[in-house]
Amino acid sequence: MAEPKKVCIVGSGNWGSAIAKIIGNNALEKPDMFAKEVRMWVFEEMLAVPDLVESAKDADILVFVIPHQFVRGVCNQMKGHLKEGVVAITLIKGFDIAEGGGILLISQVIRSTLEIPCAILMGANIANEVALENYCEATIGVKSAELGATLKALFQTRYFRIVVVNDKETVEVCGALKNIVAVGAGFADGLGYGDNTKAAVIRLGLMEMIKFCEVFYPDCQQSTFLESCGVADLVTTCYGGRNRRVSEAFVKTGKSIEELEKEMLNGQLLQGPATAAEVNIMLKSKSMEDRFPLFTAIHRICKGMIPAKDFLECLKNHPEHL
Ligand SMILES: NC(=O)C1=CN([C@@H]2O[C@H](COP(=O)(O)OP(=O)(O)OC[C@H]3O[C@@H](n4cnc5c(N)ncnc54)[C@H](O)[C@@H]3O)[C@@H](O)[C@H]2O)C=CC1
Ligand SMILES: O=C(CO)COP(=O)(O)O
Repeated sequence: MAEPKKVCIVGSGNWGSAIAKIIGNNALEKPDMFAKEVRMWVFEEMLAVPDLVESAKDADILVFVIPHQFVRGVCNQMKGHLKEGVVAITLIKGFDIAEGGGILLISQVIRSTLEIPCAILMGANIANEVALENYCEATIGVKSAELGATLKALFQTRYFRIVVVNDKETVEVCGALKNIVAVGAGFADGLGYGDNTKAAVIRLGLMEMIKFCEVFYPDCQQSTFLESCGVADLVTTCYGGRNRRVSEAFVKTGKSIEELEKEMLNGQLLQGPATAAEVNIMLKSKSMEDRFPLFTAIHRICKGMIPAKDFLECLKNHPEHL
């Protein structure tokens, strides 16, 4: 029989801590499949295992759950120090910028830097609610059915239900783009427009997410948008997420996103404004800003290039209505 797999969680923030509880319990309950000691790499604290290479070197499964801006640096530190046959799964919502201005998926950065397979887990999973064990769902995107089954066993519980799909790019792109739409939902709330307007932001945002996948990932499957990683994550983030909350305050207070992130999030980090900027670099380089007016307006408002009240004009003039 195969040895139980050793798991290392790379990250210890809001989501990393909540998912560690699930992984830790599953490792204890499934000793044939997983080693009962689960390591966790903690960035700055003196708790747990502070040395990245030390925590990851024996792992068979690496669970990446850090803010997206740190992935490249973390992978570069791990390179050349991992066990043969190790696999990864990313829970990170965001993109990386390729040389020349294109978008790279975080799973691509992990795969290409570490030369290991990398699956994706995304879903409607506000960490604090998962930590309370409130029922929710998530989607694992992976091509290999065998790896999919192992990862499902690692993550699924009675209250955290998993669907495995093979359309991994769409799973990951949904997780990144919904954070931009959530910023727009926060603007609509800050401007005091009410639930109908917010529903329109969510709908137009979903249309742009689908178009983005059709243009840049032509193999995407429409059914993936109906999984937890798609419409469900979009809805929960536009109502209960940090991106929405800080963006509402941005409109109401006139303070910068960076100031509010420090004031309101106690060391946690927003992904939406940075993702909007990364997507904009690509759209601009391809002269495609006009085809994604919601994403473009959200980026410009975050950067102070246009006032937040112009968001309504963007909605009214959206090409969906022409
Ligand atoms: N919080 C949530 O509800 C959910 C978050 N996610 C995604 O999970 C990822 C991680 O998010 P959270 O756990 O919420 O993080 P967080 O917002 O709590 O991030 C702060 C963490 O970043 C770490 N950090 C700071 N500087 C660093 C560096 N230079 N290198 C490495 N780490 C550094 C800190 O140690 C801290 O723990 C993000 O992509 C997020 O979109 C996904 C689902 C739910
Ligand atoms: O991704 C999330 C829920 O699935 C969390 O969203 P926020 O980062 O906006 O809190």
